[in-house]
Amino acid sequence: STTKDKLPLAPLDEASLVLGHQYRIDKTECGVEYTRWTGLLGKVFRIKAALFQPDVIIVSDHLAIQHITQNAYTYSKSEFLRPIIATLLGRGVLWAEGDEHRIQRKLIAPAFTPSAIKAMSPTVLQVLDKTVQRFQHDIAALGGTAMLNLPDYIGPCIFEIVGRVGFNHDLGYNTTESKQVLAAWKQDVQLFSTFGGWLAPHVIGIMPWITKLPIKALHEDSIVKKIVYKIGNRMLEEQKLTGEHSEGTSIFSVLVKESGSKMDEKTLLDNIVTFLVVGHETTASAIHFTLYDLARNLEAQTRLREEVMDVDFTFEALDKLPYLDAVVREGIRLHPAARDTERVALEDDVIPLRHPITLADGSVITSLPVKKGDKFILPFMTTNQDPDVWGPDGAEFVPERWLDNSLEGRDLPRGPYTPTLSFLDGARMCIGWRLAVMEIKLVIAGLVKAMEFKEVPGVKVDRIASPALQPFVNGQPGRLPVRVTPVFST
Ligand code: HEM
Repeated sequence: STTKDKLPLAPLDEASLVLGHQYRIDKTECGVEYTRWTGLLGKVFRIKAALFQPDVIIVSDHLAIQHITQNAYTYSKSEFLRPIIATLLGRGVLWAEGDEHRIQRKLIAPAFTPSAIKAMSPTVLQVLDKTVQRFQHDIAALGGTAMLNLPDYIGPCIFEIVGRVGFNHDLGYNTTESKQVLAAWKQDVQLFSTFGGWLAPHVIGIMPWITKLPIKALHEDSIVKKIVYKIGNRMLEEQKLTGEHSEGTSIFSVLVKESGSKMDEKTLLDNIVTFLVVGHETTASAIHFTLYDLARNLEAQTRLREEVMDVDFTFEALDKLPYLDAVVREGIRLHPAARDTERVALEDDVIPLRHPITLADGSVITSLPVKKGDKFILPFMTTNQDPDVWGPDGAEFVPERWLDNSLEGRDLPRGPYTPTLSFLDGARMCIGWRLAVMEIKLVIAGLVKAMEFKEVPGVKVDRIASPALQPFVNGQPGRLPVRVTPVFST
């Protein structure tokens, strides 16, 4: 037997014969099972996979994670999701592997530099202003304090931002295109929360040829892809005729300008689809749950409001605020929108470990030999809250931890912006992290400045991955009710 077979195993009586441990993980509140088993078994253990596939190794040892993320082309995305990504989003940077990925990533990078992001901030502020007005209008109509469902406001706001910064196109909440796309997503999210939706990628992972069957749903382009292609093709025509889009600051313009003829038109459009979808759900999710934390921590909310009241409402000024920064870091740490990622070893290797592992035969290893084909899950939520790293309050919302020196000397994970795994690390780290952080900062600051948010007593909000982290109430996705009252500044 291999070393993998001797790794600690999640309790067998908690696995189903056919669905392994995996169904249970996905249907329980996000991260809970990984965290519980990590507490029980240590930072490296294995679980039973669905459909009789080989066991999967769960890794929250920081050195092992660093090794996997720094060797992004030896540990690639598994065949589990790639066909689905290709159908839903096309063959953009999220889908590409190896040299193809290297090339795309390099061509796209100029669209996400600090100066490119700064140039997008006025657009974010405009959309934010409209969103605050929508809130205020609805609150006034309901008589001064209202119970509102946050995702009804934040989802369309972020979608409009990404449409505008993506290609300067109005996908505002009352446009037909936006309604079509948001309705299609709602369906996808609901589908994903069904058993069939959960099973489909597992089946495709085992039998990739199934996507070649003449089944319409497997070939049909997603609605968002059709809409983006329509808008994008029109813009490409305009570009050929007038060259007008090479002047703008949108991601589309930057790509047209920077990549010239080096990225073909289809790949460029597939990337715009990717940005719209990946950039929308994740950022909205981070904002939902950070606002919800603030709604349950009024002291923190008041401190934040006082801080943002005093400054010019520009990205330059807001980006310098320490408490806003601490709140956003804490939200990103506690609510990784992509709750985990999966990787497969493309060759035999030895993974270094920070913490030794005791195997089933009693022997202790300080590095983990792995075989080509072994699969790994990096459970971001478990790592981001690990009490050994963050202290006993690791699962709680405490923005102050980023302000005092309490994190100094700790074995923190590595990542862009903030030492968590939420944006991953290495060559496949989130390419949109600067944009995400800018949006989250501005939207949280703008909403908290204008309104007070309070939780609704007695409502239990669950965090379920579907597939990004979604708020659920009583099994219903996209539900996060809060009480909202306007703030009148003196
Ligand atoms: C809070 C918000 C966000 C979070 C938590 C987040 C998280 C992540 C994570 C964990 C990955 C790695 C996925 C994997 O390899 O398994 C990723 C990749 C990616 N993200 Fe984000 N993301 C966010 C916002 C955005 C935004 C705003 C955009 C663009 C507009 C974006 C575009 C991408 C792309 C294109 C990739 C693929 C990169 C590659 O494979 O080279 N993300 N993101």
